[in-house]
Amino acid sequence: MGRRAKNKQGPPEPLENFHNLTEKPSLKKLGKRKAQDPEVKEKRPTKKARESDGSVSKRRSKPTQKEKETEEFIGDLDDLGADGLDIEDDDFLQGPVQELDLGSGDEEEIELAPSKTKGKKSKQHERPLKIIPTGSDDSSNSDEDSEDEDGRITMANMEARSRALDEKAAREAELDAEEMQNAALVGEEDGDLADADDDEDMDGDGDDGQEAFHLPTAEEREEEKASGGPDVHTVQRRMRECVRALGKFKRLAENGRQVLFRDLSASYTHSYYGYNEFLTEKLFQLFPVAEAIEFFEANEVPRPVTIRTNTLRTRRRDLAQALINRGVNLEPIGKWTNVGLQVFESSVPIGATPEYLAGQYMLQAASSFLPVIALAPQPNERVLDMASAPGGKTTHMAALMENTGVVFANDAKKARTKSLTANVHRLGCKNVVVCSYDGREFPKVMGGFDRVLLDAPCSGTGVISKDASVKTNKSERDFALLSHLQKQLILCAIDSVTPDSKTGGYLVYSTCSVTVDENEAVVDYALRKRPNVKLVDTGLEFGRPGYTKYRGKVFNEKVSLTRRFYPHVHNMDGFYVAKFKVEKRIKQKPRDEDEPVAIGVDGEPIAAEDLAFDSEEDKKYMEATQPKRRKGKRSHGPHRSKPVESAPMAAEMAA
Ligand SMILES: C[S@@+](CC[C@H](N)C(=O)[O-])C[C@H]1O[C@@H](n2cnc3c(N)ncnc32)[C@H](O)[C@@H]1O
Repeated sequence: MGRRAKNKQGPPEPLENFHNLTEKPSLKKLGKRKAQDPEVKEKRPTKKARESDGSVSKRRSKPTQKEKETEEFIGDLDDLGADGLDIEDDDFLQGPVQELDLGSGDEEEIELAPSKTKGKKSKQHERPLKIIPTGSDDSSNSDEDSEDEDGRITMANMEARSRALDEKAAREAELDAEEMQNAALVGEEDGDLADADDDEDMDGDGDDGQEAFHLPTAEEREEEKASGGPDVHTVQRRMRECVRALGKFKRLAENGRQVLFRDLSASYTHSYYGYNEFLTEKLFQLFPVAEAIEFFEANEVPRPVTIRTNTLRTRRRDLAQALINRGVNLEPIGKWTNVGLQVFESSVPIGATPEYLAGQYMLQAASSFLPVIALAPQPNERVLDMASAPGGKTTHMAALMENTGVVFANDAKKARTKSLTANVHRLGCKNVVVCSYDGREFPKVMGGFDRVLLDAPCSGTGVISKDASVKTNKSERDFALLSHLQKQLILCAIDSVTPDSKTGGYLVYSTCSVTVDENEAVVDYALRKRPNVKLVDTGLEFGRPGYTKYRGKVFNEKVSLTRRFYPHVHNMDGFYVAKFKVEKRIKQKPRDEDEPVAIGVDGEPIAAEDLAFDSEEDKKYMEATQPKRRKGKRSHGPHRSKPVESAPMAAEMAA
């Protein structure tokens, strides 16, 4: 069981403009508070939408001030090209909160309250001071500072202000002490290297009078195990020491003991953050150790609350003004979206305002805007959203298409189409047709689409801050099955796009997972199985390039055009986006006259090898799915197909 508790829910950090996003976090960040970034500080909401105590009544009692602030804010929106009539290419819906059935009481889920973890309960109280600061911590500090500097002190707020300052000073003193301690532990001087390399006695505390630290011997570990395991402080300190030692090993020649320390880090991380061993290992394979810890740490903090303006109903500036008037403290997300707003605090439930009920916005994670921005559906097109419930991205697409053309919003789980339909109605989307097929039945049931979005069912490793159950409930088999399902779906999605489209011919594949098996491996598979598709630039302004090499596997070099997003780097849910252009297939005759021929949407036969999952790589997945297949016959036609059970809630929530 993990001892790492959920973090206290401070105000989420703003989504920044992502400078230096490709930089890897430095090991020095571990154990040291990062210096405040003045640019970041400038971007924080200060006096604009944020009166010192944030109360609605205060805002209302000072209309002149409020008007001034609103004007200033609206000015900012204009700077960002926020005029609703100037819709460019981004939008939309999402999230666990979107999964509301009107009148079913789900609205509660949409309140501004910070994201709740649905898995284990928080044990924050058990956790000592934070040792590994993340970007979020850093930014929330600068946030507080800017508020202090810019907020006005009045008679009404003076007492609260003074209390807040005292608390802040105490907190900073605590952090300073911690920082000094950590700086000693990080031991930046090269002289410390010998300590790490000599024996297991890593005297990181040096001569500062603190107790020397050493990792336990095998016998000591056995003893500890027998007596219930080490306490959380010990685990935390050992984890830090292992990461520190690994940082040193990196600068030295490859050392057998590096493996030992890596394993130890993984083992301590596993017990500290509560991931199962399999997932801990998987994530350690994905990131350098220090970065893996940053990732784990970021997953303990909720992501910012964000909303997407529904441009079918309003303009962002008008929505922002209406919400500010209700006591909502918000600000545009960033230059990359002209419809997104980040909510910092609110005195009203953000999922139950009149504007929400009138369909003027969707509560939607910022990461969910990305695949729709990449797909960029155009007015009058025919578009398929292959796995669409609860409809965040569907409604975003409908708005970008200005309620013209048609969006087929499909989801295999019929029950989930209820919330999808409710959202479609609430947001006033008139160009959406809801249907429920297994995505693998496309293009047989329908084809000829200008654009297709496959926001695939996935493991949800990008949304652990929303659903901590992902830490423990995913096994190797789950990943294998999901990856196989994703491979099947992506081929069907490709075949559903018409290469003859005059305006489009694109597919976007996305997941809210960070694992390579569900992302690059699926994309690479599609490129191999469908020679008529190629990867193109996503058009997204930020995000790390997809892996082209991973643990001995070499993917198509164009996979670097795909984009990865991370909570610890971008302060948004972990996400992956790939964009394909679908071109005409090369004609192929069937090998055998008697062999049934599948016909593609262009009327041409599809080569048998293109349809089959017969490679060595697929065998194990096929075997793994055998028992399920035997249970029920595959069905055809509307509403008869069985939903795929492996689609996890976390993935659904990420929408
Ligand atoms: C990540 S969620 C989609 C979120 C959605 N795109 C949004 O933005 O609101 C994945 C969805 O895939 C659906 N699903 C699972 N297996 C499927 C399949 N074989 N065919 C179609 N949909 C499937 C799940 O029911 C789930 O709603």
